Amino acid sequence: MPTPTARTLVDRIAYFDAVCAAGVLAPNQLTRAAMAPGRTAAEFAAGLVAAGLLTRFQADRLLAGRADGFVFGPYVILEPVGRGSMSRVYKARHRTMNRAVAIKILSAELTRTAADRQRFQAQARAAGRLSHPNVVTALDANVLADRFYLVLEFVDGPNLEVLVAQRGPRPVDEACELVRQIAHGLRHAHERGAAHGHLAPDNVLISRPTALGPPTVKITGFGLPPMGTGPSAYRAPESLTAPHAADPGSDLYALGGVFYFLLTGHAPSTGAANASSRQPAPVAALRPDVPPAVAAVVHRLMAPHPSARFASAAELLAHLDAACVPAALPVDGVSFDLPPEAAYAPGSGYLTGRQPLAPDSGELSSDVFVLPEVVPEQSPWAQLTEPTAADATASDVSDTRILSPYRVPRLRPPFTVPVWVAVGAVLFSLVALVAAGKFLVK
Ligand SMILES: Nc1ncnc2c1ncn2[C@@H]1O[C@H](COP(=O)(O)OP(=O)(O)OP(=O)(O)O)[C@@H](O)[C@H]1O
Repeated sequence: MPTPTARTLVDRIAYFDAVCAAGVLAPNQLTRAAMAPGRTAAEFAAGLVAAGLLTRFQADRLLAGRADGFVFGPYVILEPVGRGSMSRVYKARHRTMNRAVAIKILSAELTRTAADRQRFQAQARAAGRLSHPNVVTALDANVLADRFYLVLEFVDGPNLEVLVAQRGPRPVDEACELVRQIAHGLRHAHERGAAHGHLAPDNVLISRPTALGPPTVKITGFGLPPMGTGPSAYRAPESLTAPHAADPGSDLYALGGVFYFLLTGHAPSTGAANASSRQPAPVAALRPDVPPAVAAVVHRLMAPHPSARFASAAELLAHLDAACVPAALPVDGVSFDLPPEAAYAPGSGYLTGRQPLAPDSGELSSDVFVLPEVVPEQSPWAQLTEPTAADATASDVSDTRILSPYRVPRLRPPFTVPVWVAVGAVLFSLVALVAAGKFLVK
């Protein structure tokens, strides 16, 4: 099927062709899609979004005449959810497992040399050893169409940068709880030999509250080598001279910066030309109501010399527990919905708050979207049908049909009710016959 080339599709039939070519829908969904209302392409697209067959991102991209870039190996790309300095992150769905994941596709710059690729592999393996509620789980790391990527647990809440942008600096006890959970995640990672290397508010996410529990902090970004893309307010002085180094001490410095940001609403700007004297303005100068014990924790974390910081995340946790009472994490008023797609436009800096990428870095510009490994029609996945509503309910882990397809037959008593009725009838007939015989003899 030819891929449409028109810039904007106006005709319903051309749009449907593009949907088929994109590989976003399974055959049974295409049948449903064909029956959706709408005369023009735009009306038809709106109908498919309303029916839950396409995401807004998919519908708009198809309207723009793009039928490529929707399939990434076994995943269907649903929508972009963020961009880091060296990656783009998409929400995607595994076609067979029907599980939402985050796919982080790395800039080719990160994996140009053999040494880069080895570093990526080592970091990805270190991330694969982590399993903690406060760390985003890494599910896969691989390469497809020459692009390295990580598949991660999808976290459907805002990062700390968005949280503060939406609701301002956090109450002290809430900031303490956020930092406490990050420290737990870091402790787990450091004890397993993994350091983060580029911790900042935009790679700390908050999961949406569920019936099972309150929102949880999740650190994302493990598994990527530190970028070395210039000084950052959260980067420890010692890591400025060794941009690819990641160690627990510099993670603690970065956590101090995150704490500072949560309390003041500002990144800890040092303004110092000399990297070794990086010391931000005191927290109390910006936020006088922060208790001195809490401010002391922030400043000790951000001590320019690593030896003056806490020795470990465990030591930090002990001081934090003494300095502040943790509070419930925010639920009210925080939007867990993703910002509009426009927010991801190049140069918006919306999610990362960072300088947009230089135009010549090319790789991550809005127009570069990962091409599928295989043409969708040739994909073996195209043979599969999409999960139905019944599958969705069956995915409940308490449903033992999934875990044990062969049920042990229930043991039943040898005589069931119909058997007893039959036996009774036979006995009754016998008695009746005997009685009748006696009567006849008489
Ligand atoms: N697992 C995830 N689930 C949902 N969203 C995510 C996930 N991981 C990352 N994101 C989103 O993508 C954005 C960029 O991710 P991340 O900060 O990890 O990228 P990065 O390339 O490591 O960036 P940097 O080095 O600039 O920190 C995050 O701010 C977040 O909004």
